[in-house]
Amino acid sequence: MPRAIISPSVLASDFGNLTAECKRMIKGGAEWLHMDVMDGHFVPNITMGAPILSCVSKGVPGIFMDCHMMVAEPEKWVDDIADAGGALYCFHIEATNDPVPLIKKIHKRNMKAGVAISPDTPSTAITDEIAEAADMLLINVYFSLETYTGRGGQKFLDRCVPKVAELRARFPEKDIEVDGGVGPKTISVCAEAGSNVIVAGTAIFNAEDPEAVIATLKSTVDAAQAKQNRL
Ligand SMILES: O=C(CO)[C@@H](O)[C@H](O)COP(=O)(O)O
Repeated sequence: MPRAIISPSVLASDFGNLTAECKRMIKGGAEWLHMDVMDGHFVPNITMGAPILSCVSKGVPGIFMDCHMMVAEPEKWVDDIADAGGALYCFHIEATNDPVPLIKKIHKRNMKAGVAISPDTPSTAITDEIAEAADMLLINVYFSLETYTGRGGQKFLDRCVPKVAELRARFPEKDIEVDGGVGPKTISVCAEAGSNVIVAGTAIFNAEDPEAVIATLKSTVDAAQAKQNRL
């Protein structure tokens, strides 16, 4: 199974000091930073786009920007995000009719490609063909287009966890990311279901000791994987 990676969601950061906030997370043990790009169309909220990501990548050399594109036209932003220094471009399957050509376009710009599903989308929407072309699969475990509106600090949805298990059973070697309401209280079920890339916003940024939270999330995934390997 692929190794544990923690990707703090900057949605919970102090946006006025985004570069410093990213550095703080890397110092605390985060390997990736989850950049929540929202366009006000796919979700009602608006956050940031390529100009801000570009400043962050210049200010934090070597940063791995895990860009979660909550946008209505994911085809439109590939070049801008690549030019801004994005390392992974994760689009929503609900926002495109042509996921495989889009994955190829992302790869052509030397970014990893991720495919995300919202809570009301079944995991089977990620067909074998799509998953095999992609590098990472993202399961939003709280956010829904209708009600949760792309905001941080929402309630974790247990009902999404079986989707993680279903995808892990089909794709043992793929990075599988969970996002939304994940923290020390909810990580165990995600890790046991097979996710290895963990996004957490409020649980890390609002913690008194973010480093300890990052370490807890990582060690929980490591322990779940070790248990799996013993079975
Ligand atoms: O994609 C999103 C928001 O839509 C997430 O990345 C959240 O920002 C995660 O925040 P927490 O629920 O962990 O606070």
